Amino acid sequence: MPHVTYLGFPRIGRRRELKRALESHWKGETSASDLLATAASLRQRHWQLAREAGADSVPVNDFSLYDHVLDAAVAVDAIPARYRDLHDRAPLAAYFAMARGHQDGTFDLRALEMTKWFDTNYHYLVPELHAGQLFRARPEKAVAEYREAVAAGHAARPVLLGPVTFLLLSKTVDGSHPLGLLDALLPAWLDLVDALAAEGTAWIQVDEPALALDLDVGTRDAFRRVYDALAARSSAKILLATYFGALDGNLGLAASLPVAGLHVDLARASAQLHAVLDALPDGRVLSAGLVDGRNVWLSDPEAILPRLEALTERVPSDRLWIAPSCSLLHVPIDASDEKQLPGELNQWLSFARQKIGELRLYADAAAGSAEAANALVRQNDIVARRLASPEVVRSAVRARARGLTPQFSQRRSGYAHRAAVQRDRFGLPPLPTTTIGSFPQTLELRTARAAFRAGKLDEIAYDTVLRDEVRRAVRFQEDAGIDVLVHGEPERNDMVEYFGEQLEGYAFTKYGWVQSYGSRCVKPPIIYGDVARPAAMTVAWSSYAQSLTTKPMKGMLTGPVTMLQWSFVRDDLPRADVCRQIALALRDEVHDLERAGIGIVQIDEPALREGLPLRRADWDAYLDWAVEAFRITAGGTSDATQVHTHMCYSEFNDIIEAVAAMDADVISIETSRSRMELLEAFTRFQYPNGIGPGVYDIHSPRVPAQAEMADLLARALQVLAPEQLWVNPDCGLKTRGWKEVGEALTGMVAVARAARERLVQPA
Ligand SMILES: Nc1nc2c(c(=O)[nH]1)N[C@@H](CNc1ccc(C(=O)N[C@@H](CCC(=O)N[C@@H](CCC(=O)N[C@@H](CCC(=O)O)C(=O)O)C(=O)O)C(=O)O)cc1)CN2
Ligand code: MET
Ligand SMILES: [Zn+2]
Repeated sequence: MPHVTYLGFPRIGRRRELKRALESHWKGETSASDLLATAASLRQRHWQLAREAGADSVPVNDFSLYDHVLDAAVAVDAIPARYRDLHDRAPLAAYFAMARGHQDGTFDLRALEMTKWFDTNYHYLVPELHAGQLFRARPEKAVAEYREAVAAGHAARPVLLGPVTFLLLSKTVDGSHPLGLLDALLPAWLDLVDALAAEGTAWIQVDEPALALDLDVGTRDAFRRVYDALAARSSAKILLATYFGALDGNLGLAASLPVAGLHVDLARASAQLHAVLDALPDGRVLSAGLVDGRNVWLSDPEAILPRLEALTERVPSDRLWIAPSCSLLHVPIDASDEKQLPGELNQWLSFARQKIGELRLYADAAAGSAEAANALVRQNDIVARRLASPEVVRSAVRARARGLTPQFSQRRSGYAHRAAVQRDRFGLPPLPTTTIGSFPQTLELRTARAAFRAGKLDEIAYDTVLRDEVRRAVRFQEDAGIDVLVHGEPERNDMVEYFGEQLEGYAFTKYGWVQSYGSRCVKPPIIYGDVARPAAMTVAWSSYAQSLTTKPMKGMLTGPVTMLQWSFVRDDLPRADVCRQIALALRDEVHDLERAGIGIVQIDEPALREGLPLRRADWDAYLDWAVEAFRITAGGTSDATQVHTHMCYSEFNDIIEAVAAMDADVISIETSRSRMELLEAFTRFQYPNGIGPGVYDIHSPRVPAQAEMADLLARALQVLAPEQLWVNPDCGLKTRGWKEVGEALTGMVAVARAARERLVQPA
């Protein structure tokens, strides 16, 4: 019978227990040992849950207190020098300092840079390395978690991030190529393997998702060196795990590496099944990623069973494993918690627990269980009902999408003309200041929303809380001297979920939390049907906020690509089509805002870069429809309406043409953690429109010194024209507290004013 396993499990907990434990520890309310006890009990609970759902073995060391890439760095002692002192005194505090920065009487430490994990909404901390770096094995965490699982009676398999992927995800402070550190890293990494093997583990899972990327010769060679060295040194059985896409041109390489087993993604890349079967040498274990670890739909037995049959025909059953395509980190834990979904939706869904259960059924059916086969017949009916459900088709939406013409994606005039019209309309000073949209989501605000949702606070009272919050944000911005104001987004639980709740075709869960970074989670809404906007979504809030001030109030929307990318998306329609439906719905909102007198509208697209396919061959097709969707949303607006967009964590070098093609009048981007590195692309390309490179790292509770922001602004002024520069934070302020925000934004305005003076009277 095939062996049922999984590559990793969500860490945050069904009710976000880890989030609460982390945040209370950070506030100083609970001790390190309280936090570690919660973490340990979550690990136990999750292994247990997975076993009960049907897993034969469990991964360990997939758990993390903050991030598994940070853990991988710590496991080879790659701790940058600035954290060393703190690390020697308090390793846990230093770990969190690397993740979120640290400010006290003695230390003032910037955090590591944070960026997206492949094409997911999960963020990892970027290991910061330098040429000549020394590495040393620190196997304590992996070993301890392995012992815990074994003591609890589980067949456990430690997970390590593979050294090649680790280096490709890292950056060096001196600009040297991270792969140049392979010789230095390898002995330490092999010591980790040895330490785990010495515990007697049967298998070690080594994750190398980089094998799903386009690889150059040097990287392919690095793979050979690592796995040859590993095979020469250790007899540990290695499951080399690849996911997030097809191996394609790397299949020969992956199949030839001297490891005991290979995991392949057969959800996103089901087409590689036969090529993998042909390439895999005899005697290897094949771990087949049959069910999708990135989406929430119950799998279709009609699609999976033939694949399973092909597998069982070619691979002896003691060498066949079946698993989700990738770690379950990217889906919520348990769909059976959801009792309030429309129609039959709750039957259509499969979260982490259900996915393991599905795999159990497939394995049992393959072994001849009639009961399992019957259950799969029933599952087949459910999936067929979803695919044929009338709830998912809206003829008006389909007709409108068919009627799209190139006209829809045009502004009336080009940027130069629009800029002149807008200069006259708004009369902003040079280096105008603004913020990205959200202001602190305080505990009071979230508590009020929770009470409102629970029916314990009536609508009028909740509305009053929100209006008070808008007034506070407007007053604060006026006092601070900010030029373009925002209403602060207090009415939004999340920038995607909030819109999903108001759009038809979207459903949302009660407990469907997925970790985004550290303690921060999102509840991605579920797109199950055609998307339409029954009524205006933001106009009342923006109008109210505008009524409180004579300064321009910026309307605030989440763009179509981000609405798509940060949702769980139906799999019965191309993503491009779903995105166009969303774009049309948002376009109506833009026009309603314009009609209500809102002169500046920001259409956030922080997920544009993240949605870029992992393989270059697929980029153009994606960028075409993604840029078009943005342009449809912004299209048809008057020249006097200033369209902003915002992106964070974006590596723009490769997509700068597409960013320019969006033709937003102003773009704000995240740049402060990377010290303005991103601007290189904008200068090389001579990006013409307005641009606000963030000067304030809002993902850290640390308040930046004015000198730091001034330095960042000066760097930006070296490479961009002063007429095109805006001054703003990296991203929205919802995760921050009012006190920090007050200090930081007051400082930011002072820095912008000082720079303005220098523009007028150069020194
Ligand atoms: N979808 C999405 N992806 C994104 C971002 C984003 O903003 N949205 N930003 C980037 C960075 N990622 C982020 C992801 C999450 C958060 C974030 O702040 N999340 C909040 C939850 C947001 C939310 O849904 N809040 C709800 C529910 C809040 C809640 O927990 N309420 C309590 C009650 C009050 C309390 O005790 O806090 C409860 O229900 O139990 C609300 O405000 O209504 C959190 O983890 O704390 C920030 C950034 C990239 N990806
Ligand atoms: C992740 S991008 C966030 C943009 C949004 N307008 C905010 O300020 O929160
Ligand atoms: Zn942002």
